[in-house]
Amino acid sequence: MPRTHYDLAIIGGGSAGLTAAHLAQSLGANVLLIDKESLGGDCLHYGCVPSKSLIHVARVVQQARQAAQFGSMATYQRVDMAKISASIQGVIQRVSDAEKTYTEGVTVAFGHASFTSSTTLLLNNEEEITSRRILIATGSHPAVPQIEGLQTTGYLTNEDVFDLTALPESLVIAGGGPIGVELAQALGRLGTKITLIQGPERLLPREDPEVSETIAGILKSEDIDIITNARVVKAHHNGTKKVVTARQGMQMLQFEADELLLALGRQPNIEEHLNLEAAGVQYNEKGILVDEHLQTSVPNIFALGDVIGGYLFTHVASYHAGIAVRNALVPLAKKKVDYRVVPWCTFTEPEVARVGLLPVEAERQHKHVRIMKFPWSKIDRAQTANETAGFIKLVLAGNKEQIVGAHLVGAGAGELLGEIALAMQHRLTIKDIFNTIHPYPTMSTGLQQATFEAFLTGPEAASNRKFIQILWGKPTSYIRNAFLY
Ligand SMILES: Cc1cc2nc3c(=O)[nH]c(=O)nc-3n(C[C@H](O)[C@H](O)[C@H](O)COP(=O)(O)OP(=O)(O)OC[C@H]3O[C@@H](n4cnc5c(N)ncnc54)[C@H](O)[C@@H]3O)c2cc1C
Ligand SMILES: NC(=O)c1ccc[n+]([C@@H]2O[C@H](COP(=O)([O-])OP(=O)(O)OC[C@H]3O[C@@H](n4cnc5c(N)ncnc54)[C@H](O)[C@@H]3O)[C@@H](O)[C@H]2O)c1
Repeated sequence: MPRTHYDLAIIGGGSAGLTAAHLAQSLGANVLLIDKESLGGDCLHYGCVPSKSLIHVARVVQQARQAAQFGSMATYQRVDMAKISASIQGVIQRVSDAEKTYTEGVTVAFGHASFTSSTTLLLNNEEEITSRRILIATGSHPAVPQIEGLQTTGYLTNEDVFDLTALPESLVIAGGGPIGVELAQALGRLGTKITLIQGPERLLPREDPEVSETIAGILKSEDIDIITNARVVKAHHNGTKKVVTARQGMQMLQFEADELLLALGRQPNIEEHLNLEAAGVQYNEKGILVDEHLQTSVPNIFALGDVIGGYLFTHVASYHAGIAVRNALVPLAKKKVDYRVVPWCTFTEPEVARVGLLPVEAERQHKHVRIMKFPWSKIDRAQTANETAGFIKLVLAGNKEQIVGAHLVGAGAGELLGEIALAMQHRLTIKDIFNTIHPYPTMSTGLQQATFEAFLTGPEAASNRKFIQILWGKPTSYIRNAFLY
């Protein structure tokens, strides 16, 4: 059997594995990247890229539907789902082409890799690979819980919903996390009647409750039925229809639709043939166990991305890649993961954007917590675009009132999040943000306005006002804004 040696072998060519391969190769390592099917992973084929493409089409359709209120006489027609799916595949192809630079200088192999020891892999049962360091970046797949009748009834997941060639007239979506909520709005806008069934008491339960409430209100206004506190427990056929039973307290509710889509969370890809046992890599049902250096129970093997659970995002998978490659190649100067500033967005319209602590978490961890809420409608650009729904909520803590959390709902809110993340990462103050000139009129001026409002209502401005009153002997309102900063 042929035997090949590498400095670094990476199993899984998605967001984590591709970034890691690119980085390690650029540092001069001899790298092998193995994927069981194709490069790009969930994000490219069944996740971020197709979902954001579908959301874009749905937004265009919605804008056409609403155009009459601005005097445009465009009439809304039904959509051609086959054409939409084809255009999504076109986007995937273009992003995939752009990603080809990630594998320049990297040896890429397709097929199954199995551990035979902590430093050897068997590739497709025909080639032995030895590598001093190995990264596992095999990602995750949709969770499909044991629900009575589910397998015989049939269902969609994110792995097939972007290939639909005909739009179902009605759809039950099980799960009100980011996948359920994003797809509910997008498919609803294209013309499907949506019923969204969510186990917990609110949608997007990881977000601030006011965020969940705002998004639920917007979805309801778009004629989406939302059933909360209800767990899907059963599914069966009624002719060509699918009937879903959900338990809500003592009640059993039934919903009939053409299709059922599951968006019930994720499970790590740690399938049997990887043979993690042969290497001694430990894992549980949430994923491969790693320490703060992303090192597994076997010192020369690291794991990263969705397969370790936790923050299931492409940008976190890429962040992990930097840490894992460094720790694998330069073990004497290992770096720890730092999750203090992890931003994420949910791409509803308006968007949801979050970084850092929820108010309740901040109360537990800090003294002097203050919440500042600024309405999106006060942003001039939001008024000109007729996109006024939402808010910016800043969680400020400590005597210096540092931002320890931010929760946004608003048109393009995700675009503002990078600036907040940068400020938090480098422990900048709200003054640093509003003293930076922001281009007008953009949505980003909202952040400048919100931080200025936070300052004006905060302790530093209050003591400045006292000082100026003494100095000038004037009522504070007279000179209020001029000398504060
Ligand atoms: C519908 C949806 C929308 C999403 N939207 C966003 C978003 O907007 N923003 C965001 O940040 N995140 C989003 N995510 C999450 C994001 O897709 C994942 O966090 C990201 O893909 C994780 O990257 P990864 O490299 O860990 O795994 P993946 O990208 O899934 O890559 C894993 C790779 O490993 C391969 N593999 C698996 N098992 C083996 C094996 N045994 N041997 C060899 N190869 C194997 C797979 O073929 C795959 O190519 C979304 C997810 C979904 C499902
Ligand atoms: N914009 C983004 O960044 C984005 C978009 C989509 C997905 N993702 C990632 O993908 C991951 C998975 O998303 P998801 O929405 O599938 O999972 P999720 O775990 O966030 O949400 C699933 C929801 O379904 C509920 N649920 C579970 N069983 C149920 C049942 N039987 N009946 C009714 N409800 C039930 C859960 O309580 C949960 O609230 C997320 O954690 C996220 O990190 C990110």
